[in-house]
Amino acid sequence: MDSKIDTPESLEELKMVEAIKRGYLPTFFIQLKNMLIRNMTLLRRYYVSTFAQTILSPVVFLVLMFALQKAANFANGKTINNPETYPLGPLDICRGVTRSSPCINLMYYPKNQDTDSIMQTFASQNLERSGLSSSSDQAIKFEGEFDLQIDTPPSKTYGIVSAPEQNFIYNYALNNPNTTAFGVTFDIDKANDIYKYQLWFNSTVQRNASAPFNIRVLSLVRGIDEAIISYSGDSKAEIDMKLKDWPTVPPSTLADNVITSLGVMFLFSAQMVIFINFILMIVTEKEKKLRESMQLAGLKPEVYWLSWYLAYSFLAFICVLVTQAMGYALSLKAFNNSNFFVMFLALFLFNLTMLALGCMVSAIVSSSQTAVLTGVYIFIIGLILMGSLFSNPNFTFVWWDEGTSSYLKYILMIIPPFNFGVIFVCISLLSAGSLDAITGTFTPGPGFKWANLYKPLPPGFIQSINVNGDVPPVPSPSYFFNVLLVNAIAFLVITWYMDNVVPNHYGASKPFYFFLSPKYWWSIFSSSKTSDEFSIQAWINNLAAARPPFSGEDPDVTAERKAVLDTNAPYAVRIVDLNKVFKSGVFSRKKFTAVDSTCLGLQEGEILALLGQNGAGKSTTMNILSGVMNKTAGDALFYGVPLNDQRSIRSMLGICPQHDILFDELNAVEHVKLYAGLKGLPQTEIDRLLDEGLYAVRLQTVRNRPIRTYSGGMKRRLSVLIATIGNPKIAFFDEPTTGMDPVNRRHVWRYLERFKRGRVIILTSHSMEEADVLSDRVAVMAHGKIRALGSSIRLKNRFGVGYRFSMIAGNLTTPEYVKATIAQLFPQAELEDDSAGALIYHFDQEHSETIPEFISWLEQNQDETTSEDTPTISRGGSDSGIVAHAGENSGNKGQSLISTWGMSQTSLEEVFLRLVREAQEEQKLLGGRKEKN
Ligand SMILES: Nc1ncnc2c1ncn2[C@@H]1O[C@H](COP(=O)(O)OP(=O)(O)OP(=O)(O)O)[C@@H](O)[C@H]1O
Repeated sequence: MDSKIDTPESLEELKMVEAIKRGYLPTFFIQLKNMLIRNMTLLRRYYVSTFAQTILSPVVFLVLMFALQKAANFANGKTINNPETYPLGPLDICRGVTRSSPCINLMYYPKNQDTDSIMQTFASQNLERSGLSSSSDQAIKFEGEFDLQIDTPPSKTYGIVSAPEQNFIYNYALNNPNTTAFGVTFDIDKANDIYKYQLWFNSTVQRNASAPFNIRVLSLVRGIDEAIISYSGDSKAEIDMKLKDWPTVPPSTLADNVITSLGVMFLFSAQMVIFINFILMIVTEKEKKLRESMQLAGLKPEVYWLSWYLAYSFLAFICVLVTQAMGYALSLKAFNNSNFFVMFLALFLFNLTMLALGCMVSAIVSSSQTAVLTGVYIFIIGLILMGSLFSNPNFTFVWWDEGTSSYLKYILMIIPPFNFGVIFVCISLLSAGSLDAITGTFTPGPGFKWANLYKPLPPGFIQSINVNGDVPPVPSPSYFFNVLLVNAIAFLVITWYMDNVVPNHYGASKPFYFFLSPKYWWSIFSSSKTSDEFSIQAWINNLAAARPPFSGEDPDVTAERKAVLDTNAPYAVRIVDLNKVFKSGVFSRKKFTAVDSTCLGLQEGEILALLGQNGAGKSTTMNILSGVMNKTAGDALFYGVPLNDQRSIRSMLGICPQHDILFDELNAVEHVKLYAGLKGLPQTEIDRLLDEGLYAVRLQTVRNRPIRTYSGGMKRRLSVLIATIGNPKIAFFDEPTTGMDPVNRRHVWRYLERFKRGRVIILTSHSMEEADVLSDRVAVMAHGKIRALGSSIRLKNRFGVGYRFSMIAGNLTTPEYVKATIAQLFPQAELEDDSAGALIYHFDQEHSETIPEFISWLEQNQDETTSEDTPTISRGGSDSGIVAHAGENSGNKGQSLISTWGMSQTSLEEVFLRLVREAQEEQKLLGGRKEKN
């Protein structure tokens, strides 16, 4: 090390160093504990929203689902007191999937002489009953042979055709849904005059029908019975008939048909409320710069993410338990027939994956409005997927068939709602059971249990829907559990990456290849602030900084520029040639220099006040030094630690930003505890802060009130206190007393005066009085450059307009006489004003040697009778530097020309106005602001 004061060893007496010296893991866990306390406190404070997410949303969605189920059951089972009367008419021509698509009216089996004859008879009797001519396209004709394969949909409308084998009718109807109206299978014992048949019908499609399907079935039964009787010629022929619906897949046999088809949407919606709120919460903290503020206090980003993730996982945990409780309470099969823990795992895993997706979205998006929109988009996409793919469980497996491109499968598997949809279909199918379409027997599902988790779904559930009769390669439910897990891990990794490369509020970010740099990993896990090999000389040499002074630069500023490059200067903070150039817009090539080659050296125990007009570059300088904004050029060294070693620097910084960054729902005590916790302070120090700190900034009486109830000045005082937590060696206060009343402002000044010992403080202010009272040195900035630097007295001496004397003529004389006398004795005195009864004289800075003589003259000529208790007169406003005042009897009386008098030096405000005026004139001469193409 080149210089003693630049070394971090000078920090060692501070407790902060102990905190900094803790290893990665202890710091990690201390911060995590404090963040979890904060998050849970916030969730408790936002109790309405927390209740809505965890309890209300599963209750509402499940009750809604249950109500729909009940409504469907009611609609299906309602009493109709005056049913319509329908005649038993002929068999209407069938309709396919659409009004004009082809279909098959009736398929029969077996094909033999008996059945052919019966069907022919039926056709002719039906034609008669319908009153149509045989040439009509509405007539149902007997056609005999059926020429299509099992998987070929009808290309024209068929009348009455025979099926080639027993299962053909069933499989054809299944492979070509809603194309076959009826089927008949005969079992005829002609010798004994016994005619048995089974009639297949489609109970679900009643499109364009002239009567309800049961009336049509009855008409058809009547028609077939009549045909049999005609054919047998024996009215005593024994006819036995069975009715059978077309094959349907298992879910349609369940009572919970609404739940099976739409349940996934309700369960999904119940969990999504948490997801949207999660994104909103994190992005709002980003937008309000609350996260930045905690990170400035040393919070590790990974702790930040983990703390929110854990807090919301807890909410998700409750939400899933409430969902399950509701499922059991409403006796839903999906829950009753599942293992509690498997079901819990499925729902909880989905929630964890959605929260990981939420992290990813929050890392990319930076406004809360966009966050809500993105959340809603994801919700809608999820719902559409659920509606289109899962409203009929069969579609899921059709989708998974060999025909589906594997790219599509992989794309869909990136979307967690899709994976959840597949799992839910497994749940509903496994818990629902299956119906054998041929035998009509219902087999209860094995349930959604551990044992079934790793097996592909039993063939009975899916076999029949494959066109080729193969079992589609549907993976086991556990496969989709794993996919959800992989989703979650991938989202979290992307979160970490995006969090580093997406620019923060101030446009600072890491390069896209940051993770390849060993420095990045070193900075995370290393607890030492700087390596022993670090040399200030090398650091200075590396900076292409040693820029020559600007032409016309103030000599004090130039001297500072040289001093910071001197390694022997005892500086705790060195700022060398700091620059910030903003681009005017994304597509503009115009540039704007906000901070122009700032050089400053600050010693321990020093307060530097940075003064400047609005837009002079003060906050930008502070933001760069705080590490929230990237510099364009130059660097700064804080106790031997360069600016880019942010993790180390933050542990020695205290920052009071220009705008209060506080949690509306937390109170002052919680803020102090949070920030002290993040800095790793011991409990005794936290207690001391709560007592003495809150008292010092006069917040002890409102310490338990939420911040939203604070006035602007109260918030400001809390921000000042927070900046001093953890004994930071360097503190930045950006307009610390804005909005404070004069009494509280003085309390804060006193607090800062005490605080400055052994530290470096930079403050910006628009109050000249504040700068005058608090600072050891003042730097006046204009248009990004430091125009003047030095103690307030020095600035007044160098840039001030001199001294002012105010006096009132004595009772025995006239102002004219006094004026004439002064003009004669002190020609350097310039009469400024005599309009208000008082005479105001002004001495230029260069005539300051005349001042003592003038003061003696005033004292000698003061009126004895009026001088006692006469108030002094001073000019220059509240922040004027009064260097002497009179009004007392000097005892050496002359002509009693003056009744009373006062004197004031130039105020800092006047110095400031002069420097700003000069800077503006210079800018005008240069032809405008430093904008270059
Ligand atoms: N992110 C940004 N992009 C572009 N220009 C910026 C950005 N931030 C600040 N500036 C510009 O840089 C200049 C300096 O701004 P800065 O906030 O540092 O001024 P200031 O001296 O702190 O002013 P005030 O007293 O009003 O706080 C201003 O002209 C401002 O418009």
